Amino acid sequence: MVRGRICSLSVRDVRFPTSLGGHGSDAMHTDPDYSAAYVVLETDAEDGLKGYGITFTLGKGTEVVVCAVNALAHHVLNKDLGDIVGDFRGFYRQLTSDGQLRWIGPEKGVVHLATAAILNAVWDLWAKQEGKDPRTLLSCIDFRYITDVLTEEEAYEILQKGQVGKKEREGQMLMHGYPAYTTSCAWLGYSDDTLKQLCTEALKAGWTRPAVGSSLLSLSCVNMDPWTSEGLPLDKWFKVKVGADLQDDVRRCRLIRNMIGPEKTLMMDANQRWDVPEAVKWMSQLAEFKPLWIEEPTSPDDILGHAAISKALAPLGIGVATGEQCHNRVIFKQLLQAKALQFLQIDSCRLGSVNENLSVLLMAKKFEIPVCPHAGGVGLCELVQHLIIFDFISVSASLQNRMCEYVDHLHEHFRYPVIIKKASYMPPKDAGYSTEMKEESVKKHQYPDGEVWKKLLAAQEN
Ligand SMILES: C[C@H](O)[C@@H](O)[C@@H](O)[C@H](O)C(=O)O
Ligand SMILES: [Mg+2]
Repeated sequence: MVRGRICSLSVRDVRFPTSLGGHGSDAMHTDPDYSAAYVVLETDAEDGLKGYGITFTLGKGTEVVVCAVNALAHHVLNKDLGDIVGDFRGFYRQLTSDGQLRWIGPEKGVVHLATAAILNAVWDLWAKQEGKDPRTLLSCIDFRYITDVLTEEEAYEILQKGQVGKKEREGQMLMHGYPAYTTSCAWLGYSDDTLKQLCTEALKAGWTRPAVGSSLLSLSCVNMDPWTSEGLPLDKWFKVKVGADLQDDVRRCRLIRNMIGPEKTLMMDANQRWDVPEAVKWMSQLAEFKPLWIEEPTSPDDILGHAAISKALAPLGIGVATGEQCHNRVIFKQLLQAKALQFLQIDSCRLGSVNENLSVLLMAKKFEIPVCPHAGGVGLCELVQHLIIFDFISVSASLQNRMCEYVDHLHEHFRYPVIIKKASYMPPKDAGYSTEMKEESVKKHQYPDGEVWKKLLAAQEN
C-alpha cells in the first residue's frame, strides 16, 4: 500500500577528495573528486520512511546538478506518492518535459542527472513500501521515441518469458551473487608500482570466480556461467585505463597482462579520448594484450563511429563497450540498431532512473546484447546491483558475456553498502535502493562547509 504526501525535498552537494590519490582518473578526467547530489524526500506518512536518491558527479559539476534538482523540485513537492507511482510514466514525462527546463536537456545532461537523483529517491521510497509486478514495471516506462524497436506489448512478452525459471535464478543469485569485475587497480593516474601492488593484492584477495573454457579472450568463445564450471580454473577480471599515451599504454598493459597471465580477462577503457580512425589504429597496437573490449573509444554521441570501430575491431576479437555517458534511451536504441556495441553499459544515474533503465534492459534483451553496467564512482555500485540482478532474474535470464563493474572506493559512507563475495555482488536484502548515506559522512563531506573541505580549502589558501 503506497502512502504519504511528499512534504520535503532536500539536496546536498557531497564530495570526496578522490583526486588527491589519483583514484578514478582516466584519459579524459584527470582529477575526479567523486561526488553526489544527494536528495532526501520526506513524506507526511506516519511510517517515517524517507527516500534517498543520488546522482554521481565529479566535484564542481555537483553544484550545477544541485541547482537543477532545486529547479525541478516543485514537480515532486506536495504530491502524493500514490499519485506519482500510480501514473509513473506520466510523472516521468512531466519531469522530463518541464516546459522551461527541457530546453537545456532534453532528457540529457545536467537536467537528466537531476531527474535521476529525484527519481532514484522516489524508487527508494516506493521500494520500501511495496513490491512490483511486470505490468506495474511497464507502466513506469516512457516508450516515447522507442516504439519503432520496442512496443509495450513486446516488453510485456519479454517480462512474461522472464517469469519462467525466475525462482531458480533468484536462488542462484542468493547463493552465488552476480559476477563482478574490478577497475580499482589501474586508474590512469596510478604509478606502475601502485598498479603492480593493487593488482597483486586483488589477485590474492580473491577477485576470483569460476570460469568455463580455456580462454575468455575471444568474443566468440566467451562463456561465463560460474555455476556449471565448478572445479575448473578460477578466472579474474581487470579493467585498465588507456588512451593518453600509446607507449605508456603498451607498458602498462604488458605489465598487467604479465601479472594476470594469458588466460585472465582484461578490458580497456579510453573514456572517449580518440577519433574513430585513431581508435582503430591505437587498439590494433594494443590487440596483442587480448582485451575483451575497448570501452568508450570515441565520443559517446557518435553512434556510427562506434559501429565503424566495432566492425574494424571484430577480426581482432575486440568488442566495443559503451554507455556510461549515453544520455538517454534514444542513443541506446540507435547503438543497438547500428550494431555499434557488443557490451551495453547502463548507468543508474545518467539515465532517468529505474524507469529509463528498464526500457534499455528490455531493448538489450530484444537485440540479445549483454548488459554489463557501469558502476564505481560514489554509490553507483549500490544502485546498479539492483538493476543487474533484476535483469538476470526477470529479463536476460543469462550470465553469458555478462559482468557488473565494481570499484572499491567509498562504500563505507553508505548505510547499506554492497556486499561482494568471491568477486560477485550478493543480492541486497534491505528494502529500498541502497541509496542512503551515513549522515556523519554527508556532514563531513558536504561542500564547502564540511570538515573535510574546510581543511582542504584552508590548506589550499595557505
Ligand atoms: C571518472 C571516472 O572515474 C571514470 O573513469 C569511470 O567511471 C570509468 O569510466 C569506469 O568505467 O569506471
Ligand atoms: Mg568507463
